[in-house]
Amino acid sequence: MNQSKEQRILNFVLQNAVRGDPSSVVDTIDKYCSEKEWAMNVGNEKGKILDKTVEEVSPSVVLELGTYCGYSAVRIARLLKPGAHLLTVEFNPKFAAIAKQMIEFAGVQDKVNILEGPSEEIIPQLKKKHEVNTLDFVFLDHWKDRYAPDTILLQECNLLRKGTVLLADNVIFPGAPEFLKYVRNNPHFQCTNYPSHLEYMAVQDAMEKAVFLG
Ligand SMILES: COCc1ccccc1-c1cc(O)c2[nH]cnc(=O)c2c1
Ligand SMILES: [Mg+2]
Repeated sequence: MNQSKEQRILNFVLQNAVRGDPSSVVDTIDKYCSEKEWAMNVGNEKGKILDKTVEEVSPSVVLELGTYCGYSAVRIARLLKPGAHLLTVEFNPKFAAIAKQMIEFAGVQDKVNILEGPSEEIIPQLKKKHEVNTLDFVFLDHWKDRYAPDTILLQECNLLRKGTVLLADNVIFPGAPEFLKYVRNNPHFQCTNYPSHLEYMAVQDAMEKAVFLG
């Protein structure tokens, strides 16, 4: 049975990265996906914007929507302070299985909890089932049509507090127009746009930061 692209990415990491070294895992995925097979990791250019935002916030509790192969989960986890943790939501069980192995190889498994299922089902479970009070940082990188409804759901579930930072990938390509419309004309959010490029491509993309004002 021939392998999936995601399995090939994982195999390349297992063969070429340094076990327990999250930065080497991130760099090795970028090497494979820029030289061999494109894949929808946030990549290094937008990844540096993600890094800077995580460092500014210095979050204790992070939610990621869209794990895929675990690239940004490893990227975020490598920057977390002791005791901080990341909850990452993935609805595709094959992707979740790859990400689990990627996260373990990187050695950040104690900081990361992969939650399998659709975001609209997981988000309402965060407080009671996953002992979350409020979120300090949310990285939206799942399906563009879910960005706006999930942002509304996070508010309805009282998971945002004054100063919670949302950072959304792909607001230009593939694009998340509904999300931009929702947060930009909203007195409860302070927005900043970060122009960049689609991972591994010379195509315009951007990230949007939306700080919840309470
Ligand atoms: C499956 O489409 C892949 C694709 C194809 C062409 C252009 C962009 C994308 C793309 C890029 C991303 O960073 C993404 N991040 C999260 N969820 C996505 O669906 C996603 C899609
Ligand atoms: Mg993306």
